[in-house]
Amino acid sequence: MMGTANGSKTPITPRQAFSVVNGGQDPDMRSGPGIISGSDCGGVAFTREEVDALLNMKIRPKDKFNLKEKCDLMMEYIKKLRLCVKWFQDSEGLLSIEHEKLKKLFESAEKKSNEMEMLMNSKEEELNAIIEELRANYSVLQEKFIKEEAEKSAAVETLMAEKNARMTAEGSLASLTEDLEKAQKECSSANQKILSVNDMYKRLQEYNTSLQQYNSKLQMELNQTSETLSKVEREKATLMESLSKLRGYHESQQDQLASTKASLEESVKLKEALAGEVGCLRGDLHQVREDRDRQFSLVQDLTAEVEQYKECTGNSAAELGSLTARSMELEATCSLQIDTIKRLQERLATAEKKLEMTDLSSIEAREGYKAQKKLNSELQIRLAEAELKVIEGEAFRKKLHNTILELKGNIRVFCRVRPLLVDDGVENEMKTISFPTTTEALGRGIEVVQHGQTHPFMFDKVFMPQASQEEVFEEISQLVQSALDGYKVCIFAYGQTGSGKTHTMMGTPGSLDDKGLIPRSLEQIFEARQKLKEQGWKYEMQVCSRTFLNLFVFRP
Ligand SMILES: Nc1ncnc2c1ncn2[C@@H]1O[C@H](COP(=O)(O)OP(=O)(O)OP(=O)(O)O)[C@@H](O)[C@H]1O
Repeated sequence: MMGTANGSKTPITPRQAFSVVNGGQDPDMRSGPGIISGSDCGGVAFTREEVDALLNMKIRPKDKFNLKEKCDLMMEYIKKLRLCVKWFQDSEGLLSIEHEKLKKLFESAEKKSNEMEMLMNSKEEELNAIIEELRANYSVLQEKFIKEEAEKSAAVETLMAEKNARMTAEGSLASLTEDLEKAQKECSSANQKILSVNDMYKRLQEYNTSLQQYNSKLQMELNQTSETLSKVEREKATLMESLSKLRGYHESQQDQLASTKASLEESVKLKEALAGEVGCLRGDLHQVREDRDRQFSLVQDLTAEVEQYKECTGNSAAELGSLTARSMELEATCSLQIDTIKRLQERLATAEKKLEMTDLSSIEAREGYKAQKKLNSELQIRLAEAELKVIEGEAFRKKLHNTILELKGNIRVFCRVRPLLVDDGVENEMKTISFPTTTEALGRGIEVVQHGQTHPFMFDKVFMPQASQEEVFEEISQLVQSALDGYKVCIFAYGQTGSGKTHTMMGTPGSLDDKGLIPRSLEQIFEARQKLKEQGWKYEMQVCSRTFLNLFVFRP
């Protein structure tokens, strides 16, 4: 295709399509090529296909023998060819111009490219130098790399070796760790065991000390309780004494009160009588006063009459005298009556004083009676409290006593070694028995030698041959007390014939010092019975056989 070259500076005339030039007709060979009017073909452009079509076009007239038509077609074809040639020439010119231009452009471009090439060459040289340098560096680096690679491989090898060693070490470490863990576990379990054993030991020690403390505390409390008990008993005795005194005093006070009451009643009666008398006396006094007044008025009348008489008639002196005597008599009776009135008043005053005194004494007696009654009730309350305290103390003592016995052991076995008797006839017998003196076995251990072999025995207590009956009973008396407190107790002796069972239990008849456990226990029981009877306890005893004694204890 022919046309303007892109990038060309020369303007190219716009090309018209050959078909347009051809009048829109297809250059068909049958119809013949398009006729171009005139020789000027300016502005007409041909494509390669159109040129090829024009060159290959064959003139075929409709009528083979119509030369004119054939000539016209040929002319038209020639015109077209001319036009094409013209176009070709124009195009060629344009192309040559363009070629020139392009050539110039090419030259300048070549120049530029040469410059560029030179530049490139210089750059290439530079680059080559750099490349050389880089190559040198590369070789150095490669050497280094090789070295490092060698080192790395060596390091890898060593690493592998180390890894292997590490693996083996880890394996051994794991096994060691396992062993260590096991050992640690064992150690911790052993430690725990030690700790637990230590703890247990400590606890046992603490328990032991606490038991000892508790025991000593109980002992102290027992002592304190027995002290308080004795105190309370003493107090009770004093209270009882004071109560009996108070009772006596109360009775005397009641007697006094009765006598006071009787005297009060008498006084009341006397008072009433005196009041009656006073009333009578008052009536009398009133009457006497009225009489006196009347007498006085009479005297006055008489005096007036006398005066009248004196004034008016001057009657006889005898009459006057008699009248004077009468008035004198009347005056005397009047003064006598005044005296009696005075006396009666005095008697009344004394009677009233007596009455007041009696009232006061009766009030005092009543107050004393009330105070006595109050004191009595207070004393009774105190007595009841003291009795309650005694009962509580007794119960507490019993509890403590039996706790001590329980701590000592509910079942206790004592061993009593009988002294050698004359009848035994064996002098070296005692050599077969010995008493160990270690702190643990002291007073509790016994060793018997038989066929040269020593057999040790431990008891709650061992009584030496020289131990007296009293010493043995001291241990037993606590159990008797326990039986008295209402607990079940059984004491029995066993041993071979002639070992001293009867001696221990019954003692020697007729000898007070050699009394056995049974008579001593009975004495204790009877004493306690007598003592506690006052507190309201009741004991009943039954002897079932020679060796059995039933003791029934009842609460108050
Ligand atoms: N502790 C002692 N002190 C002094 N004499 C004792 C002692 N114990 C026992 N006897 C005397 O030993 C003798 C035998 O004692 P006892 O009769 O008590 O033994 P027993 O064990 O009761 O014998 P049996 O089983 O045959 O009845 C008696 O003569 C007794 O007085």
